Amino acid sequence: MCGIVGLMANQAVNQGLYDALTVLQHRGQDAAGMMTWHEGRFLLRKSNGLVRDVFHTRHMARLKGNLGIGHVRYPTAGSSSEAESQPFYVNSPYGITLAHNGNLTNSDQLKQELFSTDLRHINTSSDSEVLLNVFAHELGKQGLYLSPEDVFDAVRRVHRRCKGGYAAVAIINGFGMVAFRDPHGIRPVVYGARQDDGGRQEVMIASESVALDVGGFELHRDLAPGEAIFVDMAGQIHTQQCADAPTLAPCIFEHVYLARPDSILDGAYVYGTRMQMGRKLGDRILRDWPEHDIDVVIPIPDTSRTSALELAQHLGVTFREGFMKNRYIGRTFIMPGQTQRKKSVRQKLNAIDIEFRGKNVLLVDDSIVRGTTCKQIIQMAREAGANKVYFASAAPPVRYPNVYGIDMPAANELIAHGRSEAEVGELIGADRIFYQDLEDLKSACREVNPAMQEFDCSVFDGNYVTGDIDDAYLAALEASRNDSAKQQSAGDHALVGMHNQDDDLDD
Ligand SMILES: O=P(O)(O)OC[C@H]1O[C@H](OP(=O)(O)OP(=O)(O)O)[C@H](O)[C@@H]1O
Ligand SMILES: NC(=O)CC[C@H](N)C(=O)O
Ligand SMILES: [Mg+2]
Repeated sequence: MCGIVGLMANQAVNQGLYDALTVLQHRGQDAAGMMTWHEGRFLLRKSNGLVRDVFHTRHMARLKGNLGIGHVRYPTAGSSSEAESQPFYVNSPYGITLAHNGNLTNSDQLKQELFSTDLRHINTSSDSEVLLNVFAHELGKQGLYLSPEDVFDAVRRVHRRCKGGYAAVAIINGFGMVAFRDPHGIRPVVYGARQDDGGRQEVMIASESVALDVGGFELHRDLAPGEAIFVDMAGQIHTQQCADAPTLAPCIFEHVYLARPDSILDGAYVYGTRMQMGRKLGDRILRDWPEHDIDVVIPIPDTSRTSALELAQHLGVTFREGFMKNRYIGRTFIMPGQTQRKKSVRQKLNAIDIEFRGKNVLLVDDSIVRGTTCKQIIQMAREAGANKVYFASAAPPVRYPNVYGIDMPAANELIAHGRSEAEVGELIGADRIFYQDLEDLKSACREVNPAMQEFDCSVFDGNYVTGDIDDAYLAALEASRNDSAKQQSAGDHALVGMHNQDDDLDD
């Protein structure tokens, strides 16, 4: 789950893109990039690091133009090298730049086809470079002048060739900005507009509506699964359904953890779906243990706060902030290696012992994935003097790898893989564990927006909505992207990325 943004305005877009990337930072902390379009040329700055570290005043000054796209990266394919950060650029046809959130599941096959049939070279191991080249190749079939229909025809053929989860935003040199969403709508994209002082329309496309809020854009809507939007150079918006059989099955983990609570995804406030998760989890606890002896409910900052507060209210138990979060440490789950993740949990969270001493505490988190957070937190709660430590997860057990843009490639890295709920509880050192039921999680989201009926719940049920995932695919994914494989490729900066590598500008 990277963050993507595209902006077409009647003034320079560099600051607007920067601001949007800053509020999308929670979707990717490894690298950031921005490509603007100015007088027929693309201008690029991308590098490893947080948004605030990648773009300095001198870079911003060079990113001229009223049209641009941006990206924050959380790698799910290839390496974490700078060359694989985004946006990507391809010269032909027209000159195109693209930023992608998601993961293509037939990337290897497409790469072969691009080489042997389409005569295109892919120089990195990023699936996003593959997606860009498939789009470029399909666009190249359209002729000299591009109408909105030509762009949509190309997207239609992209959907026929590409499999997996993808939300992408691109600029076609001289023609406009385009975005598209995969036929299952696994990854989110929204768009909206604002008026400039002269009453002219400016358009933003982004992964989450919170980026639009911050820029003063009015949210129009989500792109439907399979739909594309094209904003021509006059700022006119064109949209069209480009998939043969679209079905909405958004990634439910966006609602559990990935998205910000102040975003509206597929018409549902994430804040609202998380509150519902809290209520449903409360029901589950009351069902399993009506005579519970919980004295206090304590959230694990940040993401679980919304559901934990609602859960406490529902149980009629006091809610307390027992852990303080160091605001300068980012999200630990999306950090690249287990050593760093482990160390960061302790740096990030500290217990306030008076909230624990002699009490039976229920710690609430949005999810338990590798178990890195909960193991340490339970230990901290005990050291702070808790009498009993119970643990509740607002999501069901995460048992299966993700193949659509969340970096959970190896089943054996998931603490609940092949284990019962009680076994996980024992392993993390909890006196009792409670998990959300999958049906309750789905209902929590449906109750906020009944138009969302189906979901990609693969990390919970191992059912991959694109229908193309088999054991061989999962085995290959695990071999190439488990923690130790990633460590080996992390320092691979010899790769040639098709981008400006102005080292003298890096400071
Ligand atoms: O079982 P684990 O592998 O530890 O993964 C799950 C934890 O990771 C996430 O927190 P994170 O620190 O990434 O972000 P947050 O501050 O938004 O909660 C999530 O909210 C859980 O706390
Ligand atoms: N998390 C994502 O959306 C990743 C996008 C792309 N697969 C990459 O690795 O850069
Ligand atoms: Mg957390």
